[in-house]
Amino acid sequence: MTASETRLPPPLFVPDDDLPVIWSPEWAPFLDIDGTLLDIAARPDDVFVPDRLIETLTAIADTCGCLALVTGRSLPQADALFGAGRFDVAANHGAVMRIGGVVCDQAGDPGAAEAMAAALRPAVDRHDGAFVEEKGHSVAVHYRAAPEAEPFLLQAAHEAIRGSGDAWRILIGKAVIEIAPQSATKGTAIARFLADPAYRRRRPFFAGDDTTDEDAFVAVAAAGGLGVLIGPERKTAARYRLPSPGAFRSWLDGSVAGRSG
Ligand SMILES: O=P(O)(O)OC[C@H]1O[C@H](O[C@H]2O[C@H](CO)[C@@H](O)[C@H](O)[C@H]2O)[C@H](O)[C@@H](O)[C@@H]1O
Repeated sequence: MTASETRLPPPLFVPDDDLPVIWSPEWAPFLDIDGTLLDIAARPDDVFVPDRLIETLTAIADTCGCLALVTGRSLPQADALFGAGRFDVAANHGAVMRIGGVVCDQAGDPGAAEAMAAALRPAVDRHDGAFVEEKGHSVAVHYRAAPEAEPFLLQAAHEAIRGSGDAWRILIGKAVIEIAPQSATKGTAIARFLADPAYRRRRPFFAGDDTTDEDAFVAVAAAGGLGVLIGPERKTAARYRLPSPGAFRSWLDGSVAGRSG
């Protein structure tokens, strides 16, 4: 358990799909991608986006008047999955923000990220199945196919950011070690959205699965909103839980059913 997890309040899980949400302009929906909207796949490019999911998200965005993807993926990756420019996005764990079609914030130097990716490659190449994912404003080292490599890759990531002062931080996700700008998190991304006229005075809703989503759960709770953990039980600042991305997609579908007319 990390130091930040020990400070979390006791979790209150509701392990069914009885979430107290009826979409309306009162709400600002914020949605994580991998492990939340989409099932985890062997590699980042292997994920599947059901057409129906895009239709459902579009219906929710139309009903609420806003909707943002809040993801560790890059902006081009999010657009490739969900349609170019279709949704607002906080990409690279909050480092890159696009609201209303305008990229309004970009934290972290892509040149420095590229240099760190290059510095990581020799260590990564020593482990079959591990690979680097370059995302412009952040870098990910994946080891789903090489789990034994985690401690070595973590050490390499710490070495890669050494000397950067406080500019970069390391996040541990699902079989992935990420290097992202220190100044941005999914929590700062939610706060940034809520300060924008398109999201202001709305009640934030955030669904996420990973420990890297806890900043967002905390931000949403602080703003009087509602957090939903997707996946198995664990300590979390989310108030509700659904067991899987499939269960969450079913709930999303049901939440818009019959509201199109
Ligand atoms: O914040 P998210 O939208 O949840 O993105 C987090 C990272 O997701 C991706 O990696 C994860 O999903 C892959 C596909 O299922 C899986 O192969 C990998 O093991 C997971 O770590 C993505 O590749 C990263 O860039 C995101 O930061």
